Formats: sequence, C-alpha cells, structure tokens
Amino acid sequence: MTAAAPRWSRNEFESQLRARGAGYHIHHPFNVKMNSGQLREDQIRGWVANRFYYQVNIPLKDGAIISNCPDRETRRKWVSRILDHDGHGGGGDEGGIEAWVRLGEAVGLERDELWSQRHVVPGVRFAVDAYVNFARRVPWQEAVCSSLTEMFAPQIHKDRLANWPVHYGWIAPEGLQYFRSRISLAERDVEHGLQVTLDYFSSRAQQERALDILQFKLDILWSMLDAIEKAYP
Ligand SMILES: O=C(O)c1cc(C(=O)O)c2c(n1)C(=O)C(=O)c1cc(C(=O)O)[nH]c1-2
Repeated sequence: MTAAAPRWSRNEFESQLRARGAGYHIHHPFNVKMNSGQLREDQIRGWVANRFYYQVNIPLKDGAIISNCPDRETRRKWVSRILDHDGHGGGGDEGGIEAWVRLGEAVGLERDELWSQRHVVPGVRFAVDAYVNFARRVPWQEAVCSSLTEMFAPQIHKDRLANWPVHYGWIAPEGLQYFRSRISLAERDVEHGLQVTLDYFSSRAQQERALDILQFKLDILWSMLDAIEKAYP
C-alpha cells in the first residue's frame, strides 16, 4: 500500500487552483471569436440573452450558500454578493442584473425580451441550474470553492472592454458598464473565496476534491458556450 500523498502547502494549493485557468471559457472558440470581432450581431444578442439566465441565477446560488452557512461573519460578507447583482433599490446602485439589461438594450434586446427568457436554450438552462443545485446541496465551503472561476473573470471583462469598442462599433459603450463594474468586485470576491477554500480543504484528498469542484464549475461555463455556439451557428 502506498502512503497517502502529502498535502500541498497553502501556496502550492493556490497555484494548483490557479492553473485550472487553462480550462476557463476565455479559451472557448465562441469566446475567442467574440473577442476578436468575428461574431455577427445576432450571435452577440444570443450570447447576451442566454448569459442573462446565469446573471439572474447568481443571487439564488448565493442565497443557497447563505442558507447552508451557520457562520455569521461569512454570511455578513456573502450577502453583499446578492446586493451586487440585485442592487440596493430606491435610486441607489441599480445592481448587476439591471446593468446586464442595459447591455441587452445596447445590443438591441428589449428589456421584456430578456426577462421572458425565451431565447434561453436548454443546454444553458441545464448548466446554470446545475450550478444552483450544487450550491443547494453541498457544504457551503464547497459551494464557495465553486465560485472561484471568478479568479479568471477580471481578464475576460477587461478583454471585452478593450475589444468590443474596436470590433463592434454598433454597441453603445455605455452598455459595457457591467463588465467595468465586475473587475473590482470579482477581485474582492476571490480574496474571500480563496481564504475560505484554502482554510477548509486541508488534507491532500480534500485539496484534490477542491480541484474537482473548480473543474465542475469550469465545465458549466464551457457547456454554456457550447450550447450557445450551437444555437447561433
Ligand atoms: O463574464 C464572465 O465570463 C463571467 C464569469 C464568471 C465566472 O467565472 O463564474 C462570473 C461572471 N462573469 C460574473 O459577472 C459574475 O458576477 C459572477 C459571479 C460568479 C460566481 O460564481 O459567483 N461567477 C461570475
């Protein structure tokens, strides 16, 4: 019988998590096309309409994490993620979902058309629902770990801000505010999410479980783009 593999140091564990960025949807052919100006208007609209389903489900996912978390400190921090997307109401910050609606309007989708979710294809629905359901049924620290794809998100938002105005002059730049707002929020989220993950997954077997969880989430994002790519050939 071979001895159990030694646990990774905190730094090594973080490096292993970050290395999974190689499988981030930033490298998906549909995203590569989007970023290099090769998508038609209807393909951009299809992506925005389908991604809206992810946006509206993120607060449900974060609510599920809170509902499973007995730690007051963590809940206090985590609740701000819900408000980031839902907004504060009453003329204050309107939130990420509303910003996504504005992105929709900038690409030619009516508000009602987005909210109706009639463009959402089955593969996107299944993938997003899998994420929410995962958060509902696993220990909250595992659900936190699954949010760590956000480690790789600032770059994808920065790419859109740099490249969309160059390639897609038909999209009003005000529509890109969502991407701008997410860069610092994602960095804040990751700092907290990494703290929880590096603390919780302590044995080597658990650390490897964390990598599997991260891969599961990478696969969700990848599957969404597979489904969108197929729907808008
Ligand atoms: O545009 C993207 O590619 C992208 C990816 C991700 C991600 O990696 O999960 C998120 C977001 N955007 C995003 O805007 C966002 O608010 C967000 C929250 C989460 C999460 O898992 O809690 N991921 C993401």
